[in-house]
Amino acid sequence: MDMVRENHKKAGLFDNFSSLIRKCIFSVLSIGPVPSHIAFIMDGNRRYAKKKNLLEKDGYRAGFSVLINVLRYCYELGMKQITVYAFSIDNFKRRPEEVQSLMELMQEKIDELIAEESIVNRLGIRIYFRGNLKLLSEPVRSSVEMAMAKTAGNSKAVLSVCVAYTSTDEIARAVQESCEEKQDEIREQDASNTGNYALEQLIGVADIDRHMYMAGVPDPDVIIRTSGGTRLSNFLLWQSAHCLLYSPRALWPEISFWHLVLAIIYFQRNYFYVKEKKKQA
Ligand SMILES: CC(C)=CCC/C(C)=C/CC/C(C)=C/COP(=O)(O)OP(=O)(O)O
Repeated sequence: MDMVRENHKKAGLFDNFSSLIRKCIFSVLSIGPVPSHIAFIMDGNRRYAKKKNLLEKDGYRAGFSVLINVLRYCYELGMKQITVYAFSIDNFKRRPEEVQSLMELMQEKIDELIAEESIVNRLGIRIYFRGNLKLLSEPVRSSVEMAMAKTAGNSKAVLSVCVAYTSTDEIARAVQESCEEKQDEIREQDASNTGNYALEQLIGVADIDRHMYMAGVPDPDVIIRTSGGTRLSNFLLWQSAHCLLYSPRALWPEISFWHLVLAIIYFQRNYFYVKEKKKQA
């Protein structure tokens, strides 16, 4: 018993020490610009499972634990928006057992996320699930809706979890809704026979923006794709016009505090160049 207590004490001391080191490093980093929104393509969970001789599901479990750590680090750094690509519409085409197992895990982890004592509630993080949520099975959809409702009072930062999401679906839907919204005006223009030119005047970028799943969220400053890939895989295409892509070679479950530090240094080195490009656009 004493041994267990001793180990707990040691773990607590180590946590406090790590947190102090993080604080020191973050205060140095905060002298420069820090991204206010980072998005993650959490690639490499299955490869990690294979590498470590684990079941696929355990690779995803390890990925979820890393997500919790990353969330804490981003929060400590003062980031207001964190977005993750958790499940794309294309992922529904994977083996049915894999889809089922990922969905079960997602449900289990959502329950953990919204528990009273969870990190999300302790830090005051609001969760949004963004995507074509009607593609989710009924139990998963109720879980994501409950998570959004239960964290609605949190206001320190926002975690956007993209599920049943692809950018092309997001854009197509937003254009469709923008047209529907302006249907009466479009009909009037058609009747007066002013044609496409008038349509362009009626629906602009701001209208489409308002109908995006990511509406109201400032565009990401950096997208981090783990496992060394440099593709966006249909993620935040509309929102990434002026965004940096950072691709560490580590698989998602291997991502540590130090990878985040390097990503921020990369952002700081490119900050003025990107800022200038944004100004020109
Ligand atoms: C509640 C919540 C937010 C849960 C998220 C859990 C989590 C880590 C999901 C990742 C999902 C996913 C399809 C990742 C891609 O890696 P991959 O599986 O395709 O791996 P690979 O690139 O090695 O094939």
